[in-house]
Amino acid sequence: MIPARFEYHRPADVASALALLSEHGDEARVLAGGHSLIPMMKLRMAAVSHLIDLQDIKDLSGIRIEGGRVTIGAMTTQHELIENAALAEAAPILREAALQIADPQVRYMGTVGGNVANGDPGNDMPGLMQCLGAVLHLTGPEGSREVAARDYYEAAYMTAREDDEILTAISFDAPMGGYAYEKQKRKIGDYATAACAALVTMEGGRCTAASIAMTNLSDTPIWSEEAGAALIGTSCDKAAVDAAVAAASAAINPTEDNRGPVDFKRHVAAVIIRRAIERAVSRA
Ligand SMILES: Cc1cc2nc3c(=O)[nH]c(=O)nc-3n(C[C@H](O)[C@H](O)[C@H](O)COP(=O)(O)OP(=O)(O)OC[C@H]3O[C@@H](n4cnc5c(N)ncnc54)[C@H](O)[C@@H]3O)c2cc1C
Repeated sequence: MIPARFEYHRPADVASALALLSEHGDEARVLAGGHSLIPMMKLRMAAVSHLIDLQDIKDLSGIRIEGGRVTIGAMTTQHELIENAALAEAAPILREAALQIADPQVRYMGTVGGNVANGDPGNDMPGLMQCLGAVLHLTGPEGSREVAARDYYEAAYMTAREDDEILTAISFDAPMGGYAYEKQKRKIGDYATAACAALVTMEGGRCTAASIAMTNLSDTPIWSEEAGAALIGTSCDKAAVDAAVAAASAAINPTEDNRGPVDFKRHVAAVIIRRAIERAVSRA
């Protein structure tokens, strides 16, 4: 399939991109790496008359780590996440998760911003950003605002971003303690059947902080406050991990599709959540 005819725009700065979005309204979409949008256009599941390519906007790229705060430009590719040594040191869970996205070809083009902005429940970065407590930086005609990743996702492909807003960056505090990103997929390059991000901090043998989020187990990513709470204050022994897995499992709502029936997905989810928590605890 080839996409329907469209006009291609390549602005040099955010202000020009916003002006094009305002001018063309519903007929326009921004283009990042194109690895979600172009396939949708080819399948005629997305009709876009004006594509606004963000790749010349230098302000949207790059990774900054200042005073323990990590800021990632929306146009930073998944490959750049993997290659950045300072990021691997400050927030190794990002590298671990990015290495499990698709394959090198997709990761060379696919951006963090496209992955997070889109609202595809199969994407790995949204759950990860919820686990990290990240903030999404949006800019539109009315100015800039921040939305917590935990408040951004409303339903599949429905988010708190207005159509005339651009995601410019994502920021979060460099996480402390142990981490793990676990993902079960049918084959290399596939989206998750179930995935889980876990962060666990231990002090003096007790868990002082924990954050658990899941991917592709509902129509949005799911951050389970209850799963984290089940670990906090415990030694993360078997009873506590059982309680955390039960709490996280209660928060998901998988549907049957070509990755399997609901019972299978629930079973896989429980295994993956447990693995993520146990590995995060072992690294804490
Ligand atoms: C074969 C294959 C396998 C894949 N497997 C996985 C996987 O396992 N896990 C995974 O997470 N992803 C996977 N992906 C998706 C891939 O990571 C995408 O590239 C990514 O999700 C979207 O990023 P992009 O830069 O390509 O965005 P694009 O396709 O360019 O854009 C996606 C959507 O987001 C919007 N958008 C993009 N950037 C912004 C912005 N800055 N502000 C506002 N809106 C914006 C666009 O308008 C569009 O609607 C796979 C893709 C392919 C082709």
